[in-house]
Amino acid sequence: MAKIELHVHLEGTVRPATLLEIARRNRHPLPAPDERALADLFAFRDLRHFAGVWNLTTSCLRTADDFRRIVVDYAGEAARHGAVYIEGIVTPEQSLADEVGLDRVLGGYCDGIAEAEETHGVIVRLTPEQCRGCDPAFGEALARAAVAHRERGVVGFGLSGVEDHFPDGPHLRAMWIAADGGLGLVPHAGEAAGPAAVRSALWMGAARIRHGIRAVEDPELLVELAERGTVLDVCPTSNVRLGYATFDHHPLRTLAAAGVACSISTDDPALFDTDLSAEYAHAERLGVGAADAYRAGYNGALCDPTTKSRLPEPAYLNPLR
Ligand SMILES: O=c1[nH]cnc2c1ncn2[C@@H]1O[C@H](CO)[C@@H](O)[C@H]1O
Repeated sequence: MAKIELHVHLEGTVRPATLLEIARRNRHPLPAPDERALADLFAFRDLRHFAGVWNLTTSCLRTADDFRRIVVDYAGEAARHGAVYIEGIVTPEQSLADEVGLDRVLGGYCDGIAEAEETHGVIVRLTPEQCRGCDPAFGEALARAAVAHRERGVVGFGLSGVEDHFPDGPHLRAMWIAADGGLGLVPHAGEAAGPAAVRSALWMGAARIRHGIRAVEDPELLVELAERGTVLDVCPTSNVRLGYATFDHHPLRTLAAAGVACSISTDDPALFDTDLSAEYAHAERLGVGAADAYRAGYNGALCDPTTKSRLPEPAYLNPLR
């Protein structure tokens, strides 16, 4: 059955062997010398700890060709798991933008999406994002660069990072520059912080919400999400690996029972040692079958209608079920 993946950080898809090879080529030291040591480093305590490791490891990606390659490689991997459409997140940080230039970074990714479709038959679209705590002026520059790459496959703009330490306020202007430029807003919210963060994301104008799992703490919010049809991009293994859930007690079950549409993704498959088939299998056990996940993905996808018409239609939803 076809799969759609809407929440995957492309920097977090690079498997350890490739990451080590790229780091060596770019002469960018990694905090671990081999695959075993990298696996040890990936024993995360929480989002804050994860963010530190993420920055240390993904910062070895430096050239436009690295960015092109990681899109093509991941599209190949996801295609083997049945993916037909992917929205990949990219989070260039300021030092990379200063060194390489935002246009070259985003241009590299855009080259990758064209090649990914040719080589693997997977449609890839991009949602760059600013990381909470970055200089808001940098976030705004990133939003403008994202808008400038709309014709090449950028469809959305996000907000990530440690949400319980950095409020949305300083980053709103960038979000609204992106929205004005025609991009869908896809902030992370309700992962490390509670329902107020999800409400803030809705208020900001979110087209979908990345994670959103802590909405289950507020029954009224669940009703609102279900009525609005807001899609949450849920990543079961990520939530378990960062300590926000267990597979036995995962909020996905409650979200599904409340009628909230949930798409299913890997988040950072290389760092969490998972893949799209494994995430769909976890979701199935938690009450979201592959057809439900596909329908949520299809409805939540930010691509234009012509592109969407190239994707398989979701299975008919029996209203009496
Ligand atoms: O699940 C996630 N929540 C928040 N940030 C994430 C997640 N996965 C990857 N990142 C990435 O980690 C960096 C530091 O937070 C950010 O750059 C963000 O893009």
